Amino acid sequence: MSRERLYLYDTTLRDGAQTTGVDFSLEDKRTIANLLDKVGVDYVEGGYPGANPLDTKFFAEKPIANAKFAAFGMTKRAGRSASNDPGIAALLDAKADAICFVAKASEYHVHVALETTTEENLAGIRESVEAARERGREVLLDCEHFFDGYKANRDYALACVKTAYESGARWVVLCDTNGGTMPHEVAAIVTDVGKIVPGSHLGIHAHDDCGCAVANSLAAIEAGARHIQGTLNGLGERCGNANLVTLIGALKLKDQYSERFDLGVSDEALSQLTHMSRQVDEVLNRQPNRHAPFVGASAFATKAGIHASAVLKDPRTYEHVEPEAVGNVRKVLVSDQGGQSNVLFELKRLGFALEKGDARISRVLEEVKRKEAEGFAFEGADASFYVLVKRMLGEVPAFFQVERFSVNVERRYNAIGELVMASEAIVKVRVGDEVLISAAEGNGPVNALDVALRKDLGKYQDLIQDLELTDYKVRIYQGGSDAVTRVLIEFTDGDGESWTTIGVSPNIIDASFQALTDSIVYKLLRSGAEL
Ligand SMILES: CC(=O)SCCNC(=O)CCNC(=O)[C@H](O)C(C)(C)COP(=O)(O)OP(=O)(O)OC[C@H]1O[C@@H](n2cnc3c(N)ncnc32)[C@H](O)[C@@H]1OP(=O)(O)O
Ligand SMILES: CC(=O)C(=O)O
Repeated sequence: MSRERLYLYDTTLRDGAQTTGVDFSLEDKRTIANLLDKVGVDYVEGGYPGANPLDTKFFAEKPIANAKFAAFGMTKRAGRSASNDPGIAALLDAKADAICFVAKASEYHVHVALETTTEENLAGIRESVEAARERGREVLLDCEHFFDGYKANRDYALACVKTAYESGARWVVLCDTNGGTMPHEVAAIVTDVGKIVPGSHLGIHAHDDCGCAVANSLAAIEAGARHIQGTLNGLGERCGNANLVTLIGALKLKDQYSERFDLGVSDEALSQLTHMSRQVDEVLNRQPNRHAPFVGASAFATKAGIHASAVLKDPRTYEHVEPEAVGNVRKVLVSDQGGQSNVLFELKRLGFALEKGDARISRVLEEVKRKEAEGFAFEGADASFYVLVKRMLGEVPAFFQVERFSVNVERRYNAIGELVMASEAIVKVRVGDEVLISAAEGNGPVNALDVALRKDLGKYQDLIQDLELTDYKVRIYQGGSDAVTRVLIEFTDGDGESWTTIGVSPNIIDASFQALTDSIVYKLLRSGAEL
């Protein structure tokens, strides 16, 4: 059976730039455009030339090799010609292969937002599309508020679509701008539009205000649309746009789509999907969404004991696709929700040679449940779990013993009235027969303690020299009757390995101390250090 082509249009660098808290630099835009180009989307919308200097600059030259580079902007303003509209001039000057115009497709918006007539709006669509076509650009027309406009005045919404198509737009894109349309409505309306514009020229642009953007995009495809607009990780105005990462996963891996449609995304690129999604978060300095479909850290994580038991027998029992297909990994978490199967999976992953039925597995499980009742949470602290198991197996040498530590925090005004904050720590540690005392200052008490602790560990110093504390999280945990502080600390080393440890105590410094020492012990164990 021959397959039809579906075209992906990414608007991360334009609608994604409208996300609260997102502010791309030129370099960020270049990086993301290249990620998209590698993945194989068909169009990369770079921004809105003319709207701000950065976007105008980004369109000074084409930054990508394969995908079409699209410039976004509004149709000509009411009361002037396209040739006399600076906005249109900026779009035509942009080094873009395609121009995507946004035009109102709702009578209400024409009257209220544009304060013009329906005829003038249709003329704006026609003249803008023709002007860009005359300059040799491929033209797309985003019909803003199309679905709401259609429900209020079908004839006018369709007149906008028809005008765009007949003026030469390659794609007429139906936008659910306010994100309030339901999938069954999208299906019915796109089917109706298909009677005047063939699906091979119809696109969908869905917002996620009802959590339906991906479902609405799929409904539009079912109804005939062959062009899908969306963003990486679902960035976008308000609640975001249709998440292209999710759509790529579904379209490539679900038979009902992959058997009928081709995408520009290869299987090889699909296997980089997780990496790409996280790189975008890295560029934006955002925490990746653990629960994102396909690519989230929890997308293939099993916590419940009953599930883990089945996953160990056959992962398909609780996985709808294989994690490797999208470059993700399977995880079985150890926690108070788990059974022996969770522990066994994690022990194997960490390199312990324990087999099912070994009594030590149930002892580890009991200890995990006891400690979790105190406030520990091992699912996010695999290095502490490793150290715990090693201790229970009697495989942790007494590398060092902290005999005493003290931390001092001072807040005062100096002689010229400036506020001075100072933190100092002193640590007395025994390494074999040697007693070492180290003092350090830090930008806070935990930093001072960390520096003092790692300043001199005698014969182990070389092995911990390359440690770097990269993340510190603290949370108050309301256990039984008392609140305790839970601290999670992430370290990395010179080999690029990173790990997380946990400490729990009513005292934040003591909780931090536990997590810090677990990290050092973990590093020494992994380095094969001996007494
Ligand atoms: C649904 C979407 O996401 S559409 C994308 C929206 N994206 C953005 O707005 C981001 C970039 N925008 C901007 O930087 C600015 O809005 C600019 C540079 C485009 C325009 O700035 P300004 O000239 O100061 O206008 P302002 O933003 O206040 O208002 C928009 C104007 O465009 C008009 N307009 C809006 N949409 C359209 C359209 N599709 N076609 C023609 N005119 C339009 C409005 O009626 C309004 O006109 P008015 O000033 O006569 O009332
Ligand atoms: C064009 C666009 O971003 C919208 O209508 O939502």
